[in-house]
Amino acid sequence: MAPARLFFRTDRLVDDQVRGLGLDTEGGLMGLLAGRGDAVSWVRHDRGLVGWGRLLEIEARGAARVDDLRAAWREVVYASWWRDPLVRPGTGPVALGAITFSARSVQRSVLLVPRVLVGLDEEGAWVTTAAPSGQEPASAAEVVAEILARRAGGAGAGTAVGTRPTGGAATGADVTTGARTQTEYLAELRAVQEHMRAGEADKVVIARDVLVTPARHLPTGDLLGRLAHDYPSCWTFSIDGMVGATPELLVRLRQRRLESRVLAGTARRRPGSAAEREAEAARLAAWLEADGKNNREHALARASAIEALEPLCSVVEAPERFVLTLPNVLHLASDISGVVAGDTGALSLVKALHPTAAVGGTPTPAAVALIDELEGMDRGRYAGPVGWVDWHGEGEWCIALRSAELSGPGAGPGAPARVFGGGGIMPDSDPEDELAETRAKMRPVLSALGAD
Ligand SMILES: C=C(O[C@@H]1C=C(C(=O)O)C=C[C@H]1O)C(=O)O
Repeated sequence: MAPARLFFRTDRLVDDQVRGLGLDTEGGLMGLLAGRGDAVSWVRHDRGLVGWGRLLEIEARGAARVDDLRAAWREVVYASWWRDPLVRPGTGPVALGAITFSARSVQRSVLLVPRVLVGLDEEGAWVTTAAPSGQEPASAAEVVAEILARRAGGAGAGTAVGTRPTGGAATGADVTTGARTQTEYLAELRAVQEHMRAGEADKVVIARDVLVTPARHLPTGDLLGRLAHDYPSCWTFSIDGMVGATPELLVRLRQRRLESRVLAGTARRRPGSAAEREAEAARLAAWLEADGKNNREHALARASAIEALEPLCSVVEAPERFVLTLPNVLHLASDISGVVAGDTGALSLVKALHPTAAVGGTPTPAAVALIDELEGMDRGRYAGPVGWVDWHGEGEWCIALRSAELSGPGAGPGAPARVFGGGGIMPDSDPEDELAETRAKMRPVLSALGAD
């Protein structure tokens, strides 16, 4: 099939337009998605990309899915035209993608080109519009007018997350068991530990899901607004029904420089007053830095990322690990950076890195085989790569953690959201602790859905 020929147009937004849209205010970029069901987002610290309207979907399945998406996107770029006076990361032709964790998933992996993509960085704001060739993409002025008209009309149209047809009660969401009950999950963790003690693997990351139906109509854009507000240092993403606020950067490629943030090793925080929580975070950080199991778990994930990157980078630097503090958990974290050799693009790096030991285990083939055998569910795009790629193969990809699938295969209108959480299991892990850790990791999405 001939690749799609698209015409992209990027325009800078002038100061009046930035103010008119509220992009100079806190939460302004995400605010553009309020009330929207067809929201696409990639936002961190109030900066990033938000969009709507699906102009093009490229889908792939199976073991070659990352290569297939990369090749198809390259063909689209070659066949397309664009006008981009800014030439900054995220301007010009951009596709956003969500890729399954496993080659065996029934879910699709996808790259999407939205009709409208609004970007904001430290230097300013822009809008990129796309249209099939032969048609003129909308101008920035037209997009701004469309947004303002929609706001003035109080539009909140669009599909909602798991809306109950009756509207339901305003208090609390419905949470039901996913693939495993909590008791079954504990048994599964013990079974995994048996395999590890038999020498089959050093670390295996096991996850579970719960099904959540919000009590009230909740457009995807509003869910994203809550996540971005509560977890500003995470990447709040929404691509093809996969939503979440993840702290884990798989790879950023910008002007040939690569950055990655490996997280493994976790301490859970408890609710409390601000002062109590601050004191608790300091205590937990000291505990995490000294804890043997968490440090061994982190060392495995860090080493596997460095090993995967070394053949692709001329320099790999990895300063000592540190503690990353988030509102729900603390993690041991390692930042890795390098200079990428040759014309290796972000999607090739994604392929080389995935699945990291932070979401698969060590050694990878044995860990993935145990996940397939014991986990009892299809992860879909959870724990898979999620992010964006531009016209010359640079971009930013995270791991789709702290996330939910709003539109799984066969899910009709009103289907519940599938919320995921997992953790690295070591031979000496305490299963009850690991179960509690998955609850803490689900908390961001659960509370955004009104289930906490
Ligand atoms: C698997 C998840 O998180 C991963 C596992 C971690 C751990 O086991 O300590 C920490 C961060 C993530 O790399 C998840 O959030 O579902």
